[in-house]
Amino acid sequence: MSTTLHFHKYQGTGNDFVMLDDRGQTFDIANHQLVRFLCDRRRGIGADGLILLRPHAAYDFEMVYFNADGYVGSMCGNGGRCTVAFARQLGVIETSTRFLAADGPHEARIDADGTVHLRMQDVLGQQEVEEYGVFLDTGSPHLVRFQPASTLAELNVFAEGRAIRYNERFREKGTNVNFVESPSAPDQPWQVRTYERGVEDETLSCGTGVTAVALAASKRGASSPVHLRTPGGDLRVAFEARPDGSFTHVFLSGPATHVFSGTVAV
Ligand SMILES: N[C@@H](CCC[C@H](N)C(=O)O)C(=O)O
Repeated sequence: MSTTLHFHKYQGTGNDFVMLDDRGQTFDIANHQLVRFLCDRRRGIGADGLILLRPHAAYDFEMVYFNADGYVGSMCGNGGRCTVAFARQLGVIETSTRFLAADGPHEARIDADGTVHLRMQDVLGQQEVEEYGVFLDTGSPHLVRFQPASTLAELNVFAEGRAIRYNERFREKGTNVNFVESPSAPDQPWQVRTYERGVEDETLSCGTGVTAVALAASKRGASSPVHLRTPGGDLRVAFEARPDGSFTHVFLSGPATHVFSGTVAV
């Protein structure tokens, strides 16, 4: 028997999500086929991921993130910012919050202009990964590769990213792959394009990805806050570096936009 599902579509610098108000906890998180359908850009609503907003006894809400492949994912930075904006739209919060996500608790606030500042988990220092680049876990696993000047725009991110994501070193758990071009001048941003695990394609932006890039770039002269430009828009990452090479007070900041709401037959 078919029924209808009320949904809300959000995007954060082009990384887009189907948001469901699941405070009734009725959504079957094991229904991978339904999540894949809802994220399908031709047969369903279309999104890089799906996010449930659920109640939690100790936090304002819990965010449950699914990749477009239908499976529960790790932390989603842009999705976290969109969930904060969604919680405000629902009246669950006002302008600040503490919520639970896959990698633990997060705090966030929303400015009057709609910018969402999301505190990420502390990040351990980067690990050099031989010829591939540097690896950091910012709530999701990220490989960061710095590219030669003026090469990022023409790079085949899908082919290059997929080859790394499925190679011997990363195949088992997968990784997101971020390709970076350093600023052409001091007042210019760091440019980033990302192949995203679980979407298995290039996305217009990846929040945990630009966070990894900013922290890796701090070893190449970038200072907090780092201005990053993705094909989907600009983000900023602020942080404090610790003497042991780890990072704290990591904040991902940028827009989070409600695009439309609707109902879908499921
Ligand atoms: N786009 C997200 C990343 C979500 C997790 C990623 N797909 C993975 O599985 O690692 C973000 O904004 O962080």
